[in-house]
Amino acid sequence: MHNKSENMPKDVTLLTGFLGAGKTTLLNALMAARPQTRFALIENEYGEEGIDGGLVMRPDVDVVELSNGCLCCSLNNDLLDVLEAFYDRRDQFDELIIETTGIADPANVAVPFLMVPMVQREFTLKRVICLVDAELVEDQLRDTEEAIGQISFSDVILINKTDRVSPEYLATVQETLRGLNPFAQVFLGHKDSYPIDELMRAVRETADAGAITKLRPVQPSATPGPSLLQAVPKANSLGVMPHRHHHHKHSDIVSLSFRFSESFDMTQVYHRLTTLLLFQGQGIYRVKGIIYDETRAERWIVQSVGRTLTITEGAAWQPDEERVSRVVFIGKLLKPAGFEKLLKQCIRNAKPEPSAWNITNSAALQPTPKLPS
Ligand SMILES: Nc1nc2c(ncn2[C@@H]2O[C@H](COP(=O)(O)OP(=O)(O)OP(=O)(O)O)[C@@H](O)[C@H]2O)c(=O)[nH]1
Repeated sequence: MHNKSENMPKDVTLLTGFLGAGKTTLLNALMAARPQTRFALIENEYGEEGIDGGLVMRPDVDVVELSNGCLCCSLNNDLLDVLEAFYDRRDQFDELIIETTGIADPANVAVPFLMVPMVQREFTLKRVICLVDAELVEDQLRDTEEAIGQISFSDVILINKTDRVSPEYLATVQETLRGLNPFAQVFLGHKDSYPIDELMRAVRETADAGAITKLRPVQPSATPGPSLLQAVPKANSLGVMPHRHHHHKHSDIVSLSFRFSESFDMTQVYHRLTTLLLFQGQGIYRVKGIIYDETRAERWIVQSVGRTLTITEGAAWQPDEERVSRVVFIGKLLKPAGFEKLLKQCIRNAKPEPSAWNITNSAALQPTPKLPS
C-alpha cells in the first residue's frame, strides 16, 4: 500500500535540531512506526566520515548520505543534485525525509522547496521538525548561534530527552522555546515514547496550499546563506539552476574524522573518552563512532552528547564488509593531534604511552577548557 500516486509531489519532512538532540533516533522510530511507507532519506553530516547512514535501522530505505559539509551552505548544490536523482526514481518511494546536520540552518536547506518552482512542483515541504535536547538546550542557546536559528524556523518543536530533566525544568525550557518561536507546535517526548502521530499530522501552514509559502520569522544568520535563485545558468532536469559554491561559517565549529583498520580495545575507548569528556569536554559537542573490535561479531556504536558517553552494540559485520573504525568529534576549535593520539591509544595492544591523553595536556583544544570546579 503506497500513500500517493507517483505523479503527486512527494511529501518532505525536514528534521533539524542541534548536535545530538536525537534526530537519528527519532527517525528510526518514525520509520519503524510507518512500515507501509516507502521512505527516501537524505542524511547530511558535517564530518568527513558519515556515521548516521550506518545507524538507519530499516534496510529497505533509500538513503543518500552527504558528508563533509552542510546542506545549508557548502553542500547546497548537492541537495539539488540529490533531489534530481530522487525525482528520477520517484516511483520507488512515497516520502522524503531530510536529516540535517546538527549545526545546519534549516531555513537555507528549505530554500529550494520554498522558492524554486520546479522543486515545488515535485516536492512539498510538509513540515520542519526541530528536536531539542531538554537537558542541554539552554547551554546550546547560550554557547552557539545555530540552535536559535533551528528553533525559530521550525513548524514543530519536539522537546526530546524529557527523561533526563525534572518536570519543573521542562516547564522552564518550554517557556524559553515559546519565547523563541511562538508559532511552532510544541510536543514532548523521549526515545521510548514519541508522539509520532501528532508529529506527522502537523503540517506547515501553507504546505497543502501549494501556492506561495509564507516564511515564518527567521533569525538572520550571521552570514546569510545562498539563494538558489541566484543560480548560474545551467539547469538540471528538474529545471533547477545550480548555485555557485558558497561557504558560511558555523561559529568555529569543526569536525575531526578518523578512520582505523586496527581492532580497538573497548575498555580503553570507554575509559579514555569518558576521561576526555569529563575533564576537557567543554568544547566537544559530539562524539560519534562505529568501532571494530575483533573479539566481537558486532560493531560498537559510540556516542556522546554533552559529557555523557554511551557505548552500545550495533549490527553484526557482514562477511564481506570492510572492518574499519570511524570516529568523528565535533566541537569548537578542536585540533586533531590530541584526538588522534587518544584514539591510537585505544587500539588493541597499543604500546602504552602515558602522555597520550593527559588531562593537563590541552593541545587538542583551543582555547584551553577549564576543569569543572
Ligand atoms: N536519554 C535519552 N537519550 C536519547 C534520547 N534520544 C536520543 N538519545 C541518545 O542521544 C544520543 C544522540 O542521539 P542521535 O539520535 O544520534 O542524535 P542526532 O541528533 O541524530 O545527532 P547528530 O546527527 O550528531 O546531530 C544517542 O546516544 C541516543 O541514544 C532520549 O529521548 N533520551
